[in-house]
Amino acid sequence: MSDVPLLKVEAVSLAFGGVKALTDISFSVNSGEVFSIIGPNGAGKTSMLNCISGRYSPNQGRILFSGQEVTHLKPNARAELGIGRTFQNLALFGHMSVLDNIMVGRHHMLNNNFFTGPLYWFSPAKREELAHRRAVEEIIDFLEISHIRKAIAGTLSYGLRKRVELARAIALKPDLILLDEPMAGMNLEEKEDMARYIMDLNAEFGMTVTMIEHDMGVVMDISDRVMVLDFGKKVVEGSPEAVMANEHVQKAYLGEEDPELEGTGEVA
Ligand SMILES: Nc1ncnc2c1ncn2[C@@H]1O[C@H](COP(=O)(O)OP(=O)(O)OP(=O)(O)O)[C@@H](O)[C@H]1O
Repeated sequence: MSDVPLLKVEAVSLAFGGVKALTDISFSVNSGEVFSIIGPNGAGKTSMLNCISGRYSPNQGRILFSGQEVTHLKPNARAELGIGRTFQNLALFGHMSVLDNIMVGRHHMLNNNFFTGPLYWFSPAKREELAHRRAVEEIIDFLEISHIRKAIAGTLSYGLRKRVELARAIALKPDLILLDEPMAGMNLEEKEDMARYIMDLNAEFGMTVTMIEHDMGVVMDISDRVMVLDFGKKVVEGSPEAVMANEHVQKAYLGEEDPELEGTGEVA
């Protein structure tokens, strides 16, 4: 098992009409890694994540998860196999509590129907729900959001909402978690917290992380390996140091691009 990468992307290409979003992309992510995908706007990062999560189906190539081909499986089927994700733009239920938002993440794992009738309170369904609640409480503790567990999600600061979104995604206990700009729009302190949670995801829950992030400082600090995309093509892949030393990366990131590289992530 150990020599099979958790995720293997083989020669994936994706086009939207005439636009080549991805051209012949191959890479692997090993169990326990934090693997980051970086690149300028429109480079194909989100398209790549969407091909892995099942939102998009590549025109060419294969995607394997734990050695099993998942290229054409629907997102739900991939979630059940252990691929979880968060989105670039927040996707919480604003009118629901933090606790309920996270419970929703685990809902599909419930075997029993909550409304199985008058026997509910004495039934396996009740016991099952209690077990789910315990798992959710564990995640709430891990992400240090106990104090807001009853709060309505829509009333929270942006940074806290991003943390709740992460909680909901990890509530499914995925083996691989795909994070789309987890720190977009955060202040420095929020970013530091989020970086710590991402690093601990593996230690505490054994999760492997694949993320898109624009903040180069964070990417270089917490990634085991980094892949750079530009115009849908792979430019370089390697350790943070090797990637930073790459000439193309230096030009793209230290040249004409935004020198701060603090992506707002607030794409419509
Ligand atoms: N659903 C879609 N329909 C048409 N074109 C799309 C679609 N999704 C992405 N594209 C195009 O594919 C290319 C890659 O886009 P993608 O969103 O993957 O890049 P990105 O690196 O994630 O960019 P950003 O950093 O701005 O989020 C772009 O030219 C984009 O316009």
